[in-house]
Amino acid sequence: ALSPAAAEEEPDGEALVNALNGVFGDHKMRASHAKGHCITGSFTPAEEAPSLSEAAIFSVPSSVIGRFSIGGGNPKASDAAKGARGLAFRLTAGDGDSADFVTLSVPMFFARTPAQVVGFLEARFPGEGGKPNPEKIKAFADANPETTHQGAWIASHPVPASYASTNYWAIHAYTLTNAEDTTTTVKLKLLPKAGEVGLTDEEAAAKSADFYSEELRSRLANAPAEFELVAIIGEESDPTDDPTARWPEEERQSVPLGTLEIGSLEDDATCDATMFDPTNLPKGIAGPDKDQIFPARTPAYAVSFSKRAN
Ligand code: HEM
Repeated sequence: ALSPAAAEEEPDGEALVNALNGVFGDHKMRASHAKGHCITGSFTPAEEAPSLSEAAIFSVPSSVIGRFSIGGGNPKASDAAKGARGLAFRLTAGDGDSADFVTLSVPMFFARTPAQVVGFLEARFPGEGGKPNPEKIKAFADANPETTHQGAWIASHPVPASYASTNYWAIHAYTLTNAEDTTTTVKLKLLPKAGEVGLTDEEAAAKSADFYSEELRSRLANAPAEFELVAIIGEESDPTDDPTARWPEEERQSVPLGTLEIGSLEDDATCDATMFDPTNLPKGIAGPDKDQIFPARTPAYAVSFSKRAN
């Protein structure tokens, strides 16, 4: 018989991937962020970075492979539609230390727990006529108000004009540890050197579904796309267990950690051969202890990776 504890167990990687497939279909591609572009580049740490973290990635230059993507499991999603963009990247430092960051163009996630991820997605499963039932979506939102923050943020912000003209957030709280064993709780944010550039609704409506491809190709032919990685320093009142909750980052100190320079497009096969894993972090940087989403990601990514043909 099921013990009460087992009945309350959080969904595993398989259940999370099944819920994504239930909304987007099973395309034998990434169950989320199916559409994207592989890129390569470099990361140069800022002078201040070693004062926060002893990780080699924050003291010596790294090579980078990464991938820009459109959130969701639809491989034909339009680049001109509102939604989260992704930037995943792996830094490999001279000594072989590596770190993966898997970030979104939004400052919060849509769920606080894996069960909410499944509930949010199940409420959006296509029903009669292939469309989700708006009443189910509303009932879930009413019962789980924190799952509405991300959608509200997306609706009130423009579609980025380019993958290179938007901020990206790692969302979870991280702990940085320096060589003196001093720890600092931070959120990580990437700011585009090109500035934030968004499209008006009219401009977005005039764009083709794949306009980011050509935009990225011509941009990188001229110059690298650069981002500054900053650590936003947490204060006592800032939650570290809830990825749906923002910190008041405008009121927080931030410390530059380095410059991510994306130099060229890379064969997609290079990214498809691997899986960006947010828990792949070296000594000197760690993910949150009590955030339930952070540890749920790796098993879901592993299931998706094992099932995809690309
Ligand atoms: C429990 C919550 C989550 C689930 C179930 C989930 C699920 C997935 C899955 C199945 C993939 C495809 C992995 C692969 O096949 O390699 C993926 C990719 C991705 N996820 Fe998540 N995710 C979650 C949370 C997050 C969060 C919090 C962020 C951002 C902070 C995020 C950002 C991304 C990005 C950027 C990619 C694309 C990686 C690539 O380009 O290869 N996800 N996610």
